[in-house]
Amino acid sequence: MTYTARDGASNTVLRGCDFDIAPGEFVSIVGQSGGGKTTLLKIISGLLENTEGEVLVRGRGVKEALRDIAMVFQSPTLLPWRNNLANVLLPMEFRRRSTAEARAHALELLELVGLGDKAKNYSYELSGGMQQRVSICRALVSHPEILLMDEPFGALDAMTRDQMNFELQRIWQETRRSVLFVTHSIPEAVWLADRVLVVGDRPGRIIADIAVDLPRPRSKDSRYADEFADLVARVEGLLGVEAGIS
Ligand SMILES: Nc1ncnc2c1ncn2[C@@H]1O[C@H](COP(=O)(O)OP(=O)(O)OP(=O)(O)O)[C@@H](O)[C@H]1O
Repeated sequence: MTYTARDGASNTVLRGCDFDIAPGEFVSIVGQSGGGKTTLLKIISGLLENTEGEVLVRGRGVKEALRDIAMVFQSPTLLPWRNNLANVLLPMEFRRRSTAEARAHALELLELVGLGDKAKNYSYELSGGMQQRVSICRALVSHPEILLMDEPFGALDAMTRDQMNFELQRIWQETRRSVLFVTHSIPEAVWLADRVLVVGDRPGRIIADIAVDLPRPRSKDSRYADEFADLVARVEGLLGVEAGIS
């Protein structure tokens, strides 16, 4: 992917991003800030057109597969004048499929994330973590095959973030979507994923594809396992992280 500025200057931000994701697989992406992770998700979601190479979803180009892809952003971006149920149903309205069945499914999803009793509430009545759960429901309501998540828990405090990780693991185990999850937290990336893709920068490229074979469902104790610490240390080493608590 090369961005071209108005003055004609070009900036190649991704080169050599070659990977596959299996149906139902959970893949985390970590890398230095500015390495091109958001650019990569935007290309896969069809928001941005890549200048070279191709992205295929079950053999079809992204543009033909847009219905099968949903994205969750760092901020929940809920519409303040719609209640939570109406926010979750928005993608179905765009598709003119806001049927009784879709409504029932939206309510089921809210139930699944523990917000069944908040369907009629508005986003300003919810905490940040709750709002992000509503936005995850909105992404899932159209039964996408692929869920793209760009730092979805980056704005949350550490305790809520932990809770959201458990929540996401549970949702993923129940719905079995393919998930591509971008995060700055290496422990979060390892704890959630079947594989961690490490993106090197300038230009962004995949420098490692690491399998995470920790048993599922993962618990709090998984974070204290030697294998977990080894994997985190390996990714830190690849990214040149000297020390840090994240
Ligand atoms: N619309 C754009 N036009 C020109 N350059 C861009 C544009 N969007 C991003 N870039 C550049 O592409 C590079 C990668 O940005 P991107 O946001 O994809 O990185 P990132 O890995 O997601 O960063 P972070 O971890 O900080 O969110 C950066 O150098 C950025 O300045």
